[in-house]
Formats: sequence, structure tokens, C-alpha cells
Amino acid sequence: MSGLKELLKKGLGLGDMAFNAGEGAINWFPGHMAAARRAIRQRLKLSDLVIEVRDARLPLSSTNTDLQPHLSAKRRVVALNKKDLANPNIMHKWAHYFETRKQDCIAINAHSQSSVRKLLELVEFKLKEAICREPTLLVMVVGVPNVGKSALINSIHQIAKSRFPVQKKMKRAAVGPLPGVTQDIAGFKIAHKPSIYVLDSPGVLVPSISDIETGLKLALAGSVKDSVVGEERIAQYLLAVLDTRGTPLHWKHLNNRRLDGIEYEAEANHEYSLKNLKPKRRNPPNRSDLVYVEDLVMGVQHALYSTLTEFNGNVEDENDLECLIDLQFSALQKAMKIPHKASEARLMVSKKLLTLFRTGKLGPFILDDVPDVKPVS
Ligand SMILES: Nc1nc2c(ncn2[C@@H]2O[C@H](COP(=O)(O)OP(=O)(O)OP(=O)(O)O)[C@@H](O)[C@H]2O)c(=O)[nH]1
Repeated sequence: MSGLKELLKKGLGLGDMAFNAGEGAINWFPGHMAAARRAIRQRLKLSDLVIEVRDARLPLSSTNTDLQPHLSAKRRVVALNKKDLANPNIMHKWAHYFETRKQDCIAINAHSQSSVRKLLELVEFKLKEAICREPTLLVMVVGVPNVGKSALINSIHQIAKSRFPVQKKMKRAAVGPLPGVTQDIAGFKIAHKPSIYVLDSPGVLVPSISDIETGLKLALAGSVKDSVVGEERIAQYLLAVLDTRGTPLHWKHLNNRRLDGIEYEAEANHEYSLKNLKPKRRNPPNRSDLVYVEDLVMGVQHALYSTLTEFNGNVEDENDLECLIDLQFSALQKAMKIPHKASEARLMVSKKLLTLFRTGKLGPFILDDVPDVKPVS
């Protein structure tokens, strides 16, 4: 992937990107997150177990290294959320990675109650196995922006309501970090004897952005605001990743199926398309919306497949890769039917491409590479 690395150095990371590279780490976040971090540390002291939510597409990049020393001293479950957007063929390698690191990890979809129930089973198992004296146990949910903490807490709330219909705001006396301090904490009861409460999240963590590529990955997954990095730069990075991995070459088959009459499948796939396109939408979309999305995806895949196969350069060379990406922007503009003269054409292409990627329309993906595992003794 040297073409990608060089391109990152040359054009994608530097220039006018709004970041301060002080003391080795990059700060892409406003100061108020420091307050959230303090609140999280306070709450952490009270918690008996922490659910650390990460993005399944970024099992390492969506961590917060700052908090890791505090977390590693705690009972912890890593929940790799949005597993529906992550490549299942690679997911098992990540499961193995966490296993060898002796970390409890489970891939979940926060929108699916059955998936969240499995997470809660693991949490209860870990707590009940370890603690039998305490009458009340607290579980805290932490994670960097946009990993799905609210979606997870909502699902836990639904499950909690079905288990214990009358849920009152809980109070827990004298459990604060300082003796005699009474803490009043909102949470949902999920188990009895001992009582286990899952607490509301006190805020978001700042992700650890140690290098430009981590920042771009987080931006691609939506954990860094688009406006901070710029949609075009994020889309360029996405194209560079797809090209260097050769992903568009797998889309030949899909495009042939389309020509063979995949229109018939559009009907069968309605529900899948709807869920991924707009998770919170209640009314089913009409057929023309679905056909539009199907056509858009096919057009984009075809544009990327044909530009990559017709390209004579070497994607490992950063200049060649840059040329290919420029060609792909033009091909995508055509496929997306964005008028040739539109002044903001590249931005419009970028926004559409990012939406397709983020909603899983271009297929499941894991952006982090599994590190070589050295078993923890
Ligand atoms: N496909 C998919 N989308 C999810 C999942 N969980 C959450 N989302 C979506 O991800 C986006 C962010 O989810 P939130 O629950 O708001 O994330 P958050 O971590 O609370 O975000 P912040 O408030 O920024 O910290 C929303 O559009 C959710 O619908 C999941 O398991 N799969």
C-alpha cells in the first residue's frame, strides 16, 4: 500500500486541513470534550464494568488511548458495533486478535435487540461470576463520537423495560470515589440479585488521532465531522483505499448480474435496502426510491470497476494513484448524473460516495488491518 501512504503524505493529509499537530497527537476536537473526559473518569471510578463501544469497521482506530490505562484496570467488554457494516470474513480475525489479547469482545448491531441481548448476557456473566457480595452493580458505556452509544443505550432501555416494567431513576448512596459522597445517577436496571444497572453515558471520548490516516479513517466512519477534514479529502482517501485493495475488481460480477436482469431482485431486497438507507425511517420507501438507489450503486460500482481495469498505471505509485482518482471523480460525476458544469461537482460526488459507503451500500468493510498477534502471557 505504498501508493496510499505516499499519497497521504503528499496531498491528503497536509495542505489546509484544520488540525493542530502538537506534542505528536492531532487535535481535531473542540475543548469542551475535555470536560466530558473528566466526567467520564469520575463515573469510571463508580463503575463495576465498562462497555467500550467501538466501530466494527475500526476496531483499533476508534479507541481512545488516553483512557486505556483507566479502562485496562477495569472489568471491560469491547463492543464492536455496526457489525452489519463490517466485513464478516475479516471479523473473525479480529475476534481472534482480541482473544489472544485476553480482551472480552463481541461484535454487535445496536439496532438489533437480539444482538444487544447477547452483549448483556456477556456483561451479566462477567459481573455475576466476579462479584457476589455487592447488592448493586453499575455498568458504564463509553465510546468516541458516532460509534452508536445512544443507539445501544436505547436498545438496552427497551430490553430493561421489558424485564422490569417500572423503571425508576436509581440512586446509590455512598459509592462515590470519596467516602460518604452520595451519587444520584440515571440508569436502567437489567438484572436482579445482584441488581445491575446500565448508566447513561456521561459524554463522548475524544478518539486518539495519532496520525493522518487514523484521522481519515475516523472521518470516513463519521467519528470526525466532515467539515473538519473536508468531504473531498475523505472521498479521495476512500477511493485510494478501494483502489489499492482492488475492491472494485470484485464488482465485475455484480455489474454482470445487473445486465442479466437484476431488476427482479430489487423487489426481494426492499427491506434490506430500506434499513441501510435510513435506519430511523418508519414508512417504507416507494419503489422508485429503491430503484434509484440500486441504479446509483450499480453506476458507481461500474464506474470504479471500469476506471480501475482500464487504468495502465500502477496504484502503488502515488502519482499514478492520484491520476486514477481524478479519472474516477469524473466517471462518478457521470454515473451520478451531476451536470458537467456544476461548480461544486467534486463536492457533490464526494458527498454521495460517502453516503453510499457509510450506509453499507458499497458492501461491508473493515478499514483497520489486523495487527500481527503476539499472544499476551
Ligand atoms: N448500520 C448501523 N448503524 C448504526 C448502528 N448503531 C448506530 N448506528 C447509526 O450510527 C449513527 C450514530 O449513532 P449514535 O447512537 O447517535 O452514536 P453515538 O455514539 O451516540 O454518537 P455521539 O452522540 O456523536 O457520541 C446513527 O445514524 C445510528 O443510527 C449499527 O449497529 N449499525
